[in-house]
Parts: sequence; structure tokens; C-alpha cells
Amino acid sequence: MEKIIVRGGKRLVGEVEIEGAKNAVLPILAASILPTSGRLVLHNVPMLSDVYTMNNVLRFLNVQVGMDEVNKTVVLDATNDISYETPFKYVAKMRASIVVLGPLLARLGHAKVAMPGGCAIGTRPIDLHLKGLEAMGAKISRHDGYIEATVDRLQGANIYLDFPSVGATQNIMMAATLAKGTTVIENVAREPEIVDLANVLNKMGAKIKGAGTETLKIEGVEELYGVEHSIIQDRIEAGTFMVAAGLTQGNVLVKGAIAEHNKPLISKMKQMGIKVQEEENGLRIIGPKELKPVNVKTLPHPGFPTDMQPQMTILQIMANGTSMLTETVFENRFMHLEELRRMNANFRIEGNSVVMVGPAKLNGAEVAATDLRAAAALVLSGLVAENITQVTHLDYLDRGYYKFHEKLAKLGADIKRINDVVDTEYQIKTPVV
Ligand SMILES: CC(=O)N[C@H]1[C@@H](OP(=O)(O)OP(=O)(O)OC[C@H]2O[C@@H](n3ccc(=O)[nH]c3=O)[C@H](O)[C@@H]2O)O[C@H](CO)[C@@H](O)[C@@H]1O
Ligand SMILES: C=C(OP(=O)(O)O)C(=O)O
Repeated sequence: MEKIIVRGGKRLVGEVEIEGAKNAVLPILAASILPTSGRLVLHNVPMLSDVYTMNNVLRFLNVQVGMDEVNKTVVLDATNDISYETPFKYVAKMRASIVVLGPLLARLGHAKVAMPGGCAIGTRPIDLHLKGLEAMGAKISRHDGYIEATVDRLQGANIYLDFPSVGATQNIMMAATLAKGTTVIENVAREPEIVDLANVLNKMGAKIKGAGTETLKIEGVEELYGVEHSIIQDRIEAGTFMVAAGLTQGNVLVKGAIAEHNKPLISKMKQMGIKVQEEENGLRIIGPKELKPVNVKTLPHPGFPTDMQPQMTILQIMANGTSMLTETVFENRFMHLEELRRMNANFRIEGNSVVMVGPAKLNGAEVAATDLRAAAALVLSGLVAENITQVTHLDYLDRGYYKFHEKLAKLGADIKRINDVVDTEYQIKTPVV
């Protein structure tokens, strides 16, 4: 099994490069379904397993996909006839495959996509995606684990989202680009990744106004065309390295980190006594000798991001005093903490909050990742634990972090990734008595 092995106690010092954002590139790859002329050329694409999965979904739909891994470029061509069906094997691997639903429906008037299930962090329904598409005239049926949607042509509509869902905003926004008439979506998600998607769609010829605010106004057009676009930096990867520096009394320049995208994280880190300095090409993080406790509540953007919650709890656990974290976006995102119990962390979970009394004296153990950010948080905890921490189930980590252990090692962490294919249990020799 593959493992990351960390020996704690090193200060992180130096510079780290941040990749393009996973959560921006996935819907933008799906947007390649929309243009009927020209190629979509994407730069600054992170070479993550989720990107390979989305590219395979698109290939299955008959989109031509070319990848230049060295230059982090992906070229997509959907000018041939494309197909309307996305099977379960892709959706099961990556929930974000559901964002092909809106573009397929807009382009073909027909989409059949396997119903995504929940995952380790929550139940994750898609009712808001479907309600929005129905309001635009789609007929939706569910059968054999699939959602099938059909329409002659989507019609502009007024849609109010009960919750500012990121995926629902993306699906409905992409669908509305080719609808007849104007669509107004209220209470939409305002994440930087939504703005990046709207920017690339507008370059393609769409007419979207209001990205980054609570209301989107989309005037449908007849056709879209291929363009060139560079993906924004990953604020969650940047935030993870910012936490790593703050945690280890480090001094790290997180290159490409955008302060505007990480305001709530920066505010909490400063309250904890961590220095965050804006420099020309990124953010410099200087960790203190002693972290102060702080209370945090996750919220949709511009609130504190749920995708930084597990990493934040490691800082809080190491702070001197009592901290609280309340998770309001997903109902089950404390799985990493159960693993941390085995490393001596002191906390109690009360409903959707966790109360942590620090500073913990973490002791290394073998711990298993349960989801992407849990994996990152467990590696972070290993950086400040005594002895050796081994983190398994790295498939989760690879969904969203490119060469995570190599980047940490370059900053001075005592860390390696191994594949101990030999299971020593089978080698125990029982003596003859
Ligand atoms: C690929 C990607 O960009 N993933 C991000 C996206 O996921 P995703 O787009 O799945 O997240 P949403 O914003 O849709 O979900 C947030 C909450 O709304 C609920 N909900 C959502 C849709 C719906 O139709 N009905 C409903 O009840 C979900 O169960 C969840 O509790 O935003 C999340 C919230 O910032 C992030 O954690 C994920 O990293
Ligand atoms: C939850 C996440 O991603 P996804 O929505 O793809 O599961 C994440 O990036 O932390």
C-alpha cells in the first residue's frame, strides 16, 4: 500500500509553487462541451487525478482531449457529434462529473448522467441542480440509477437557489448560456471558481453578468466558440501550505497565493498570531512560537471555506487554549479527527461543532485518509507530531494535491512517499514446536 511517512519537528522554510485550481478547472473542462466551433485551450491546468477522470468523461462523450503535462495545458475539441450519456463508473469516481449535465442539455437537449451518491463528508444531493434545469423547461426522469433530462430548447427562467450551491450554480449557468431568452439566478455561489467559469464562458461568447455577486443574469446566445484561458490559482492548495508554514514556526513564501481569495483564512491565521505578508508574487507566512486559540465557522464564500476546515482544525489543536470549529456546509466532515484521536489529540464533538483544547502533544501513528482534505490534514498533523506518522489511502490526496510530499520535502519537511507492496504479515515464520 502507498503511504506518506512523516517525522515531525521540522520548521518549513523556503518557497512553494501553487497549481491551478482543481475546483475551477473541473467545471471549465465540462464547459468544453458547449462550443460548436474552435478548440478550448486551457493553461495552468493542475495535473491531478480528478483532471484525468474528467478528461476521460469527456473522451467518452466524444470530445477530443489532448494533454501537454509538461506545460500544464489541455486542448479540447467538441466540434464533432457528441454523445449524451455519462456512465456510473466516472460519476462514482468523482462527483464533480455531474457538471456535464447542464452543458449536455444545453447543447444536445438530452443528457443522461449517473446519479452521484454521497461521500465521506456528506449526503450531497443534487435537487437544486435539477430544480433549476426544470425551471428552464427540462423534463427530468430518474431510472436505473440515472438522471435523464430532455428538452427541445432550454428557456430562460427566474431561479432562486435555496442554498448557494457551487455545483448547482455551475450547471444552471452553463445551461443558461445557450437557452432562449434571459435567465436570472438568485442566491448563487460566489466562489472565485464561479467567477473563473463565468470569465471563460464570456470569452466563448456567452453573456453572463454578476459573477461573484449573489445574482447572475445570463442572456442566452445561439452558439459558443473555443477560446484560450488560464486557470486561476488553487486557493485551497495555497491555504494548505499557509497552514503548514503557520503550524511549524515556518517562514514560507506561497507563490501565486491570492490574498483576496483567502480573506477569511488570513483573518483567522492573523488572530492566531501568524504573520501573513503580501509580497509581489505571493503570500509570506511566518509561524509564531505559540499559536493563539480561535473560533471558526465554515460558510459559503466569502465565508470560511469548508475545504480548509480539516487543515484549520490542526492549527487549532496545536493552539494554546480552547478553540471551536463549527461546520455548517457538510454534515459529516470531522472524520479526520477520529483518526487524530489515535495521535493523542484532545477534542470533543458536539453536533456540528468540535471543541479543541490545546496545545496537543501529538504522537505519530498510522492513520487513514477518508477524503481529500482529511488526507492533507493528517499529513499536516504529522509535521508537528512526535515520532513517525504514516498516512494511507493516498488516492484521496491525489485528487487535489500535486506532488504534495515533494513540495513539503523541498520546504524542509522530513517526509517521503513509499509503496510497501510487501505485506510483512505474510512473512511471519511460525516456529515448529
Ligand atoms: C468540485 C467542486 O467544486 N467541489 C466543491 C463544491 O462542491 P459541490 O458543488 O458539491 O458543493 P455544493 O456547494 O453544491 O454543496 C454545499 C451544500 O449544499 C448541499 N446541496 C448542494 C446541491 C444541491 O442540489 N442540494 C444540496 O442540498 C450539499 O449537500 C452541501 O451540504 O463546493 C463545495 C462547497 O464549497 C466544496 O466543498 C467542494 O470542494
Ligand atoms: C470536497 C472537495 O471536492 P469534491 O467536491 O470534488 O468532492 C474538496 O475539494 O475538498
